[in-house]
Amino acid sequence: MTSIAHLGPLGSYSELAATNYAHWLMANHGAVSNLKPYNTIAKAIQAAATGETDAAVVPIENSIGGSVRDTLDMLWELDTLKIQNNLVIPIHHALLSHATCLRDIQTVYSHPQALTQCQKWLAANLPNAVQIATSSTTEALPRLSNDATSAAISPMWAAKLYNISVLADPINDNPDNATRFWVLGRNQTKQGSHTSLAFRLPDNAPGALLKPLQLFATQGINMSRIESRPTKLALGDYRFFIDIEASLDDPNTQAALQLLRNCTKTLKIFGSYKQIQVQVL
Ligand SMILES: O=C(O)C(=O)C[C@]1(C(=O)O)C=C[C@@H](O)C=C1
Repeated sequence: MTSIAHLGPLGSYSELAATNYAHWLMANHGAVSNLKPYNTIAKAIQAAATGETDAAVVPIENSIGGSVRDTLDMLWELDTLKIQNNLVIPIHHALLSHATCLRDIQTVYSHPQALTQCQKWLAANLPNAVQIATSSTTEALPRLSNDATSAAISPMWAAKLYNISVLADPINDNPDNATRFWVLGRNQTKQGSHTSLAFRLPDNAPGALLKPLQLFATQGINMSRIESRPTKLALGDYRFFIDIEASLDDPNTQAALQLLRNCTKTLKIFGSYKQIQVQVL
């Protein structure tokens, strides 16, 4: 039995991503899984790192809201976890409430990423409602049962699970809204279509970032993402997270990483992985 940690509670997008991974494990390895919800992304990642679960399925990036900072920060801090797989989930938010019309809504709850993904809709339709951040898109739903002045931005399927009505759907600002998830686990991963890594630069000097970026170009390796995060040690001190379209077991990638070691201070390699096709929606 493979245990999979994810951000809960019941009905979250992370649960859907974990369900898709469980289906993939069954179809490709004949493995049965059980899903374990946690109330933060950090706790789900910690569970996989300590061995409490075999894996964690966590959001990494959204097409509107950008990177999920908790995931990047935890991955840097924990040396035990590697990226096993990648999957992209289409995100279509609904507004769930016990109110009968939009006019009655004074408060809107949701995960900060979901609030960001619906900013334009909220400004146009609920300009005076107070927006309150929750730990996930489904966390506030049980609390709405006695409240006909509040609503939550949640997945459509959560309406049935929590016995609540759909007031508006879809409400995301972009119809192509999608979130990328990583499956994190303790197995070393050296083969795949993409490799992710992060580094700190040795000094804050002209061209310090140019050297690592240039060497990928020189080696003919395409970069598909770059993101900076503060180290939290000093203002202006950053870690750079990079995805490349190359496999770790390719000698060309190994040569590039050897050169990268020479022009970075700390280099962390999070593994190579491939895309899992989403089947359950
Ligand atoms: O709150 C949820 O349902 C989650 O699974 C988290 C999360 C995220 O952190 O990005 C996942 C997908 C959506 O982008 C909104 C929220």
